[in-house]
Amino acid sequence: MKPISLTRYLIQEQHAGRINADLRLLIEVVARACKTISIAVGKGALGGVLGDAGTPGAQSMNIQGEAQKKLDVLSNDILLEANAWGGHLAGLASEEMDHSQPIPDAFQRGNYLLLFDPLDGSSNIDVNISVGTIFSVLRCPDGVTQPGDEHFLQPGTAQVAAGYTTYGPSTMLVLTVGHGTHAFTLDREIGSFVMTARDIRIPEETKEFAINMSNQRHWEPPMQRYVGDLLAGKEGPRGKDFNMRWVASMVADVHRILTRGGVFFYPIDAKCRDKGGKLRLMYEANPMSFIVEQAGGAASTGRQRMLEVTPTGLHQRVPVMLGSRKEVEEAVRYHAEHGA
Ligand SMILES: O=P(O)(O)OC[C@H]1O[C@](O)(COP(=O)(O)O)[C@@H](O)[C@@H]1O
Ligand SMILES: [Mg+2]
Ligand SMILES: [Mg+2]
Repeated sequence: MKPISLTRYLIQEQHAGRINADLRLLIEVVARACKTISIAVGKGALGGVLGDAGTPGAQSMNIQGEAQKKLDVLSNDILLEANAWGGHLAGLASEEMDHSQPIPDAFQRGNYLLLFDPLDGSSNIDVNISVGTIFSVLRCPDGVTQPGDEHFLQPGTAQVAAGYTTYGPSTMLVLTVGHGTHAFTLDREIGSFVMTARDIRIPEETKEFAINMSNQRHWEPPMQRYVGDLLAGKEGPRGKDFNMRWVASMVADVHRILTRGGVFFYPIDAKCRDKGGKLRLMYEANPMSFIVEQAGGAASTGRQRMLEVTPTGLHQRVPVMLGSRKEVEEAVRYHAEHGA
């Protein structure tokens, strides 16, 4: 069968009554913005887009206190410009912006809220390793015309769509509208995303894990014990050898897991305990958890299903474990046994 384009897939979903025209057009706008980001990322040093934002000695920082890269700022601007005129949106929020932005009165407002991590894996930009964009779509609560930060604080179960793009050897868009997870590859000559994997299923079991091992000594006891048992391999309690991978771009690590299975962890540790974790609930953990669950995987904080966490802040951070269902359950069991 001839592969179908993203546009055709979305029209089919609309005809099947699974999305409406507004959500279809919103996803198309985000996908188009991601193509523009992909072009900027692809130019690399030739486009003058590498390196830090700001000036030497006055580096630009985001709300999270993290140094911004030029591409963080550029990608944010591209997504803002594509979406900020409204149409299908009531407001948007970004990892790189202090507060959400309602669509101004002068423009036509829609019923959706868009959240994004414009460029994920920033530390990899300058070394030419895959980075990506992550996004999440929520409904604007009924009767709200000027959404504020508080209207974005909905649990992950309320998401109506989520996706990510990965700017790697090829540019891919992985998307769910709540009916399976599908992958599209950008055909650079034609300029459109073409479906290359329908209904992705993450293997339930795995022998591969992803974690930043340099934080090991800072982890909590259940995580120490769990990873210790993975490392013990065949001779240990798990009775099998595990392989390890860590790209340090969540999009790339999650993409590998969607492709061949595995588990991804960014646990809480002594360095990030006061912040609640490293990764952001609204821009990273929730959209990725929706995508992973729709592919048959699982996602948890270690103590709770990720998608059921009640958000308390736009930039809230959480511990993250997601991927092959049985392995996530195993890690959660270690936490439960510890009485966490
Ligand atoms: O450098 P570390 O501590 O291993 O963290 C890597 C993690 O941080 C992130 O880069 C955070 O995302 P941003 O680049 O959007 O801030 C994740 O993509 C990745 O999984
Ligand atoms: Mg990120
Ligand atoms: Mg980012």
